Amino acid sequence: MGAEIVIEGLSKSFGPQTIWRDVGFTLPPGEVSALLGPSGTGKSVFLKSMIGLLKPENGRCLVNGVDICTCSESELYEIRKLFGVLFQDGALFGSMDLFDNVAFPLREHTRKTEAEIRRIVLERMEMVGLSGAEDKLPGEISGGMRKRAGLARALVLDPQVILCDEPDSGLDPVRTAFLSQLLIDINAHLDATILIVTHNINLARTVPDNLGMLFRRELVLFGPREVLLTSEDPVVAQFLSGDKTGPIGMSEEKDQASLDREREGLASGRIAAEDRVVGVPPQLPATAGLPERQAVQRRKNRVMGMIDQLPTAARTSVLRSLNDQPAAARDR
Ligand SMILES: Nc1ncnc2c1ncn2[C@@H]1O[C@H](COP(=O)(O)OP(=O)(O)OP(=O)(O)O)[C@@H](O)[C@H]1O
Repeated sequence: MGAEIVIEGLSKSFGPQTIWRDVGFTLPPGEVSALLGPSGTGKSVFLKSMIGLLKPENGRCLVNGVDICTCSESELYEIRKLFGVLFQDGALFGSMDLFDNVAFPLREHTRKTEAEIRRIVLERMEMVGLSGAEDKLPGEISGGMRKRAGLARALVLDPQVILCDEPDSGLDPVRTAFLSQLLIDINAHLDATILIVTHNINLARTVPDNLGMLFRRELVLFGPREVLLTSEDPVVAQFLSGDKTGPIGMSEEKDQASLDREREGLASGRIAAEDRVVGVPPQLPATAGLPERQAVQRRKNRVMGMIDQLPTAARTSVLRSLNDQPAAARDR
């Protein structure tokens, strides 16, 4: 099963600019979580802090109990082997073919023979649908293929934690849908803890078990998907509906005067309220034929353990989704 990651009171600044402060939440082991937030709210900075590439000033990030903010360089080196990271652009080496790109972490971090490396690389490339493209250079393939090659590379060390920085960026909606399915299927195969950073609403609504959101230098929410998807918090509701009306503006936040003007315009009917997409759509299941995600049962037990503390709308939605499951899955 994937590693548990506990974030406590994490704060990060660059000089006088606070990126976020006092962020705290736990990534449940083996579950898929997503962190949302408007552009520039520090989501990428957050991922980099989680693998020790950036050092937060305060707080802890415990990976299987080891604080990566304060551990030694050698501990950090070991901990990083637990992570597979998909960077925004795939971060492939342009002069290496896909096989060598995907093999790179194995050659760098293990003493496996070339025969073993070949077996693992081909297996991971098949998992992401890139069989036959081993000899291609990154410059010769599409953006979607580059993402999938980056994902294959992130998977070769059997990571306990997979971090994906905007896996959908630059992809069309169909490719994004395939990638969403791939992330769920990878979770079914590996039972790894997955954190996806995204502003893709569709992906956020259908892929993760848990959702969180960063805004105004703080964590607005983090919890089971039903909590954020039924939230009436104006920031969350605006973000999920892609609405222009609300606290989020073109630069991260609107000033009070614009908000007052908008409120007055809505009240007088001068500004029409935009249609909001509401509700909790079903979560993507793993592709038929794959083992069921072990996270499903664990999450069910975990969420039922906290059901009384959930807001009413989230509680109703959780109970409804459990009732909608086939009896076999429900009673397991
Ligand atoms: N190394 C750095 N030095 C100084 N400032 C930085 C550094 N890295 C990021 N920032 C600043 O931190 C802020 C958050 O950036 P980040 O890339 O994490 O945002 P994001 O939420 O991932 O945005 P997007 O969704 O547009 O990718 C930005 O204002 C950025 O300029």
